[in-house]
Amino acid sequence: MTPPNAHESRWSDLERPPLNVTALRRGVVVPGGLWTSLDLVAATGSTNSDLAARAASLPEGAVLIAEEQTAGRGRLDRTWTAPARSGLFFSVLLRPGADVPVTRWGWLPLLAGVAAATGLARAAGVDMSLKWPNDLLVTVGGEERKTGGILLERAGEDAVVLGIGINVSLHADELPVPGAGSLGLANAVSTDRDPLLRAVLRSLEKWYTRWRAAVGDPVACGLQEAYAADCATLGRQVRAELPGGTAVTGEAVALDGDGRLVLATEGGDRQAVSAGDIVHLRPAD
Ligand SMILES: Nc1ncnc2c1ncn2[C@@H]1O[C@H](COP(=O)(O)OP(=O)(O)OP(=O)(O)O)[C@@H](O)[C@H]1O
Ligand SMILES: O=C(O)CCCC[C@@H]1SC[C@@H]2NC(=O)N[C@@H]21
Repeated sequence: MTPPNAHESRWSDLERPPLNVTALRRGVVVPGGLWTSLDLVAATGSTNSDLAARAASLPEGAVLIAEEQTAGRGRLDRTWTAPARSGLFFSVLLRPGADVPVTRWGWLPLLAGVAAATGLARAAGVDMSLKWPNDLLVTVGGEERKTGGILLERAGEDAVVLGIGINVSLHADELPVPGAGSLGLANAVSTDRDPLLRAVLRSLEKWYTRWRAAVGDPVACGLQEAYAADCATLGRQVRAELPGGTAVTGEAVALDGDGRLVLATEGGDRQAVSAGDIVHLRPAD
């Protein structure tokens, strides 16, 4: 299809149908379930910002989805590009504090990664791997490509907003950053976003409920094992760049009880780095 002008996507609206909010609600907001409300907006700056602003008046389990984000954010206020109908861009409000000590909340982005990877593997037939702490990767032509990201933010004392962005139908000629990927580019069996979103939300509910019941213990609920099984970072030599220009280099050998990445350094000691401290995590030269 020829784009009407160079700035417009080569995809037509037909190829990118809108999400069906009524069907999504019916499939996801069920009595006794985690998801208490589900809203869809055509466009907004950032679903994380919107949900955080309304957190005080919302119950746990509120879901906000946007067809397009004009000021989507990643970690450290980096830009997350979210063109209309090209992916799944949504945030959920969680209040883990009643059951889970705050030191364990660092597992939430990792939990979301496992949930997204397992949900999408089932619904899209795409193998996803996880780059610690918050990236979702697919393999395209033998190359690992970032296809999703997760952003966890505090929203007051007891609430967090967990935001997930997944590129579904971004085409090779419209990638937001060089080397980005999408489910379509990874030969997904389907890029129909309704079932994909349902699968991710159901998987997220399952993992979050398990984790809470285990008082946030990642071993007891099987999360640590599931994360390690999908994690592309463990077993590799990495360089963790920290604020102030310092860095730790070593083999990524484990995750600790708080979701920190443990590096075995060349000097022979072990050092844990937390997601909040990482400026970049890159392959070591
Ligand atoms: N739709 C998108 N798909 C893939 N990547 C994107 C998209 N939008 C933005 N990005 C990239 O994601 C980055 C934000 O993610 P994050 O803060 O996790 O950094 P990162 O580059 O993934 O981290 P690292 O340097 O540790 O690999 C942005 O700076 C941009 O490079
Ligand atoms: O890669 C990252 O650093 C995280 C990207 C997170 C993107 C999602 S899209 C929905 C939610 N709203 C945002 O502004 N960010 C998250």
